[in-house]
Amino acid sequence: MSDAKNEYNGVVTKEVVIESVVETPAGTVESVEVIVENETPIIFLDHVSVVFKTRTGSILHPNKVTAVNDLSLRLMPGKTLGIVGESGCGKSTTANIMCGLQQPTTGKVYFKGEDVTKRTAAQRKLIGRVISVVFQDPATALNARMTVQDQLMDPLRVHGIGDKQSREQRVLELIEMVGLPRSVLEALPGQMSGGQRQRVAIARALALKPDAIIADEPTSALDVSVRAQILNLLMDLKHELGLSMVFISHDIQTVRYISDRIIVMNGGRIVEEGPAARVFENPTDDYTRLLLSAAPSLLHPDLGK
Ligand SMILES: Nc1ncnc2c1ncn2[C@@H]1O[C@H](COP(=O)(O)OP(=O)(O)OP(=O)(O)O)[C@@H](O)[C@H]1O
Repeated sequence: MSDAKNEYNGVVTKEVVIESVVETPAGTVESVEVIVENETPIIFLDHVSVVFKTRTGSILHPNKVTAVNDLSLRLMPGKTLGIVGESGCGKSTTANIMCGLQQPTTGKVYFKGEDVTKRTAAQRKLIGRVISVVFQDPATALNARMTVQDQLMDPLRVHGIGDKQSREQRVLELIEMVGLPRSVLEALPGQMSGGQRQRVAIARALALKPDAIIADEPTSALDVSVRAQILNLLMDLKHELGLSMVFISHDIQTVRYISDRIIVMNGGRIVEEGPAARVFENPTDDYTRLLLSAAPSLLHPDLGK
């Protein structure tokens, strides 16, 4: 294994090859990861911390909570980075930094090599072009009074993309991409199933052709059988469109299924990071082992067979 240097703005300036062979009761698992020379991360968080003021806090730190503590991560082009940890470990705060919704208290945030830490108007524009978010509950992410057609036209219109005819064409493409029939275009969110609504939310997230999607617990609000379909859709879209993805969940089995690389968070810190197969089969941190042993998978049992 060779190491990447933590260069300015996160650009990896030499090739990093990480190979490991992991012995498990079921046999061996080989895991190889190559980061190409001079590859610029889509997102690079460089020693980021977020401290919130609160009325409580702890004995040592009254009136403040460190939600994210000295966290560094890279989302590389075309890869899925899974972030897993229990409630309160700092996943959503990390997601909010990556969406530009939260400014770090300390540390730097880079999008495609550009410093966007201060979230100026121009920086927010770049963030908006690079990433889109898919939230847990599509019912709240979508406007209950707008038809699917209007929900999908909206971001294109707001960003002044194309004329009416080309926008309508793009909406048809989007609907097809997420596996919905054209008949849903006139429907309101309330007239669709949870899975169909999440497909519309994903289509909306793809409308502006982002480089990356941040999916924050995108299957938690769905029925077990529908979860597998939405996960498979996200994986297909990632491959077809060459998307990068940050997939956030408290369910390590789901994260393992979809991710190339996994970050395990506890108490605002990264406690373990590595290729998904290695973290899953041969965790080095006690907390990861606990996560693996504690919770039954929320995945449908047929998934991945
Ligand atoms: N706006 C805020 N003000 C004060 N404390 C906050 C705020 N947002 C988050 N926190 C605290 O920061 C810590 C991390 O929260 P965060 O929501 O990022 O964790 P999480 O892993 O996403 O949890 P969940 O899965 O329950 O959303 C928690 O202790 C939380 O109470």
